[in-house]
Amino acid sequence: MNIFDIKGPEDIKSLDETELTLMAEDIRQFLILSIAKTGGHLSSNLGIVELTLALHYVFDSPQDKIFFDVGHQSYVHKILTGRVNEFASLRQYKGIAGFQKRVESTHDVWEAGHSSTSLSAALGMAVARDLNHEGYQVIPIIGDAALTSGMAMEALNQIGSEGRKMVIVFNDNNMSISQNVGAMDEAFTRLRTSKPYNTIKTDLKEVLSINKVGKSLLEGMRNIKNAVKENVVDTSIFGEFKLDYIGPVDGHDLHDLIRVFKQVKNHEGPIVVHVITKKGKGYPFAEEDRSGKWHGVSQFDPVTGKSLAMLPAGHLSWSEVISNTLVRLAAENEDIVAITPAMIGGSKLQNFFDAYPKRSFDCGIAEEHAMTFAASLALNGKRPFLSIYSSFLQRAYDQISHDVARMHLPVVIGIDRAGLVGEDGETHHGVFDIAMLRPLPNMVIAQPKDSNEAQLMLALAFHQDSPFAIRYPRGNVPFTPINLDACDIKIGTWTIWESEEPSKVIVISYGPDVDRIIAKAKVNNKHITIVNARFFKPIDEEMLVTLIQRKLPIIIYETDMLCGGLSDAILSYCNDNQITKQFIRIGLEDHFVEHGSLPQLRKAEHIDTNSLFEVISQYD
Ligand SMILES: Cc1ncc(C[n+]2csc(CCOP(=O)(O)OP(=O)(O)O)c2C)c(N)n1
Ligand SMILES: CC(=O)[C@@H](O)[C@H](O)COP(=O)(O)O
Ligand SMILES: [Mg+2]
Repeated sequence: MNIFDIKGPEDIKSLDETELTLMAEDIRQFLILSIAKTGGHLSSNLGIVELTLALHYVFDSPQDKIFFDVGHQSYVHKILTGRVNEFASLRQYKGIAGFQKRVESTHDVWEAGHSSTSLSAALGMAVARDLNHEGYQVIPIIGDAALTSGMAMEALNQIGSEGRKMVIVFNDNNMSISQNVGAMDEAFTRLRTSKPYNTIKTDLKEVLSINKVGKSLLEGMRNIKNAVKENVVDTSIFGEFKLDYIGPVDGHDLHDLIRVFKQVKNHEGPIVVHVITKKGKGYPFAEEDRSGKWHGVSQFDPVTGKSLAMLPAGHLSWSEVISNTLVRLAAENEDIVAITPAMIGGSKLQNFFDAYPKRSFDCGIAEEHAMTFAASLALNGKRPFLSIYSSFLQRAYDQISHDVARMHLPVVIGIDRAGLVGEDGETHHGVFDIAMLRPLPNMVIAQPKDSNEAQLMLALAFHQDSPFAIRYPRGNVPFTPINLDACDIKIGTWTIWESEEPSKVIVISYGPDVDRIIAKAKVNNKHITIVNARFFKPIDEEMLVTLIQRKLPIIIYETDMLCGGLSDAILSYCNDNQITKQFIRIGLEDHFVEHGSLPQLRKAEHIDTNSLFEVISQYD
């Protein structure tokens, strides 16, 4: 059968194991060629081909609920549920999403993008099922990194005590985006490799054949347990949570996978099926990678493995500008330490980790913990830099409020991927952090307009004593290292650019848009004043009052949520100081923004510079 003929999971149910194996190979080749054209999450999907095939072969989606933690590895599921012909549009504007989406298919029974929600979701489904006297199966698939996160642990805790029927598929590829970290990961490694489990691996086949003559799988396991030794079936951490466990199972052996899933179908209560897979399976570049380079990719040449993304000469990513500067500052200040919650690659912190291994901490997917850990380091005399993606910062809101801001601790928070991020879409746009952080007392919140300002702001952040959030977007920026001692930025000050002719309009904006607007104003000979509102908190009240006194129209141009953003700060100030002024506000309205390229999304949301200049044209 051709993969382009798959309309739904029923189409693969008639295949025999040989045909399924051929299908797995076709899917792999398809994934490589298709993702090479569109970009996307390659290696996790290559690793989960047989596992997804086996699940859809044995269970009956959508009645049975098969869903993936994070969702970045749901491409095979999309292929098997009738979306193969839509892959040319993967992650593109109005195309299929890179994660599960309920509007796309009835087979997408849960949506995510952030890690470690699947087990809580599974319990919700199982409880609702039981309360409704229904009989479907609940099958969350969770990776070894996602499973170490606090949220997953909280869910396991309740799943164990509730004892509801579900099959938790533990997809263990011994990798997070890059290498997995932490004590729990070490426990997984023991579980994966220890002799007893190798024994079980062999015994599993016996168990399955025992079952063929009528005994249940678990009965078989219990027999082994009794026959060998109590500790042979060491259910390890899962046993502590009162979960049954079976594994490890070879995640690329369709035969074993199918037999195990057929067995656990009839199991009462929650059971973990531990499946060992290889991230990047079948594509040597991705298989060998331990750095995370092949986790999420932009377009590449499938033959050479070379990325087709071009970094313009003299540019660096914003993340690199920050991390390079951090390395320089840390050379002068031994108290600086760096923390990442599992995003060492994306945050470009490898150079810091190499330069200062003892001052570098990867906490795993644990944003809440990372923030409180940083707070305590600061309280105890260190100068922590916590790099965190804007959308993942949402996980650490209580900690930044309760621990960092309330105790007024000098944690420097690098908010990476601030603003719209593009193809990852709704779950990943970093558009809420300004609104989240502004109400918190003691916070300084800033965004540089260019890499010079970024370097100076970071230096400033370590020379003051408040919690300091510095936000910067995904993407690249021209970069030259500058003298960090020459920092003349004062907290709460904005800067101003004036056209040569007297201005007819004032635009207040921030971030890299400031220079884009200046460039466009010059080209179009617009007579405007452009303000770089580089601090959201505190705002530059003095400059604001002066601007208002000029009696010109003022446009506040934001590229994040309007609600709670810069214009809200300005309006509140005016209201509280009896200043009457009507502003024109541009920014994101009250909805979640879909996925697509940045230019497309900015245009669709009317926050591109063309939209701004259409408004400017009404006043000049
Ligand atoms: C809350 C949160 N933090 C960080 C991430 C970024 N992230 C996406 S996938 C991933 C690694 C997931 O590893 P694992 O669960 O083992 O799945 P694998 O990719 O290995 O299949 C991380 C850290 C995220 N999606 N959500
Ligand atoms: C699924 C996930 O959360 C990450 O893989 C994310 O897609 C990374 O985004 P960047 O590509 O911006 O690092
Ligand atoms: Mg993994």
